Amino acid sequence: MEKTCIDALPLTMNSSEKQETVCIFGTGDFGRSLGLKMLQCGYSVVFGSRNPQKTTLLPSGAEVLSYSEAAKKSGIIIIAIHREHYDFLTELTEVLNGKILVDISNNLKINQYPESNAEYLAHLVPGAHVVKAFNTISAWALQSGALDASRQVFVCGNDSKAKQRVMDIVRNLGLTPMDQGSLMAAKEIEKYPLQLFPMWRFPFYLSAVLCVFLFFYCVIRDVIYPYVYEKKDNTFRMAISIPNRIFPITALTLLALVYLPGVIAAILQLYRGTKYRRFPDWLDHWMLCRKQLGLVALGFAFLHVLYTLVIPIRYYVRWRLGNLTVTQVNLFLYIFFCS
Ligand SMILES: NC(=O)C1=CN([C@@H]2O[C@H](COP(=O)(O)OP(=O)(O)OC[C@H]3O[C@@H](n4cnc5c(N)ncnc54)[C@H](OP(=O)(O)O)[C@@H]3O)[C@@H](O)[C@H]2O)C=CC1
Ligand SMILES: [Cu+2]
Repeated sequence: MEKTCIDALPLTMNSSEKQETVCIFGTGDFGRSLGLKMLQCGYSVVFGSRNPQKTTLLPSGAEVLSYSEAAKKSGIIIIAIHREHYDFLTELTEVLNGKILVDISNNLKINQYPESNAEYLAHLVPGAHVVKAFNTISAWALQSGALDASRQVFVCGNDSKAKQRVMDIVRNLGLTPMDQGSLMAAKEIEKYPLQLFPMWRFPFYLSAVLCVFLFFYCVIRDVIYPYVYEKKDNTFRMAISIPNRIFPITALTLLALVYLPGVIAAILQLYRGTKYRRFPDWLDHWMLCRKQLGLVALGFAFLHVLYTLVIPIRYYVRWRLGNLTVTQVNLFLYIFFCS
């Protein structure tokens, strides 16, 4: 049976073909979005819910039953529930025995729990075949069709038949399954959605340290030194001209750090005589956050442009103000002496 749904349009199914029924536990955001997508792709969908009567906003065409009733309808159950609420599944172990449970859950933090959510689920329902999938796809993207950049669905599980069936569903939804191996890979897969932010951390800390260091260096050179040796007060420079010196230096340093790891990696590969070996972790991480480093560098370059444009305006205003005071003094003297 080969059917693919790239667009959000139902494909006409061969009437002799029996629609595969998929069960979804949980009628939240994700459950609803995935259910709608599956209906559009020709599956029949049964939802499991705590209050089958009260649920609203469900895609039309889907059936809603209690959790245990819904589980009986299908061999594949997608668990669209947060991990914290999994414990009630232990009461359903009998119904869930031998079924494929798809864990799609994510956590809020990396290493929030000692074991991955999928392994936890497998532990709660030992008789079921747990497969991890869909966790990197957002409910919003499923609905809006904004999946172009992220059609990849990472799948892992211990039972290869179960995994194949889930991968078939993924394919039929117009997404690309990526087999990641056994359920042990779930821990890694659950990290993906959380990994956007850590890539920014290093560039931010680095640029903060650079800025602070350069600021003190410039203050010592341009303010404290002239004050001590020439008794000149240069403190006004701390507002604009010193920052405007720091920004381009930081931007150029960060830009250099964008290109440096590539060079180091190339040297390392030449030295090792192969490109098929893993880089050390620090280099790996450094290579991965090049984009973020580059964007922060761009930010600093932009600030430099802004400040550079501001300086002539400031001089002009000061000149205008100076002129104004001179005219006022003249006027005052004129009035004073002529009266
Ligand atoms: N939203 C997203 O974009 C994505 C979500 N996910 C994952 O999908 C799962 C569900 O997320 P989402 O749909 O956003 O969450 P919601 O809070 O919108 O929905 C969770 C559903 O879980 C069911 N549920 C069962 N038991 C309980 C309980 N004790 N307390 C509260 N709810 C319960 C409820 O359904 P009912 O009332 O019918 O029983 C509820 O609607 C999560 O594990 C999340 O990590 C993964 C990728 C993306
Ligand atoms: Cu410049």
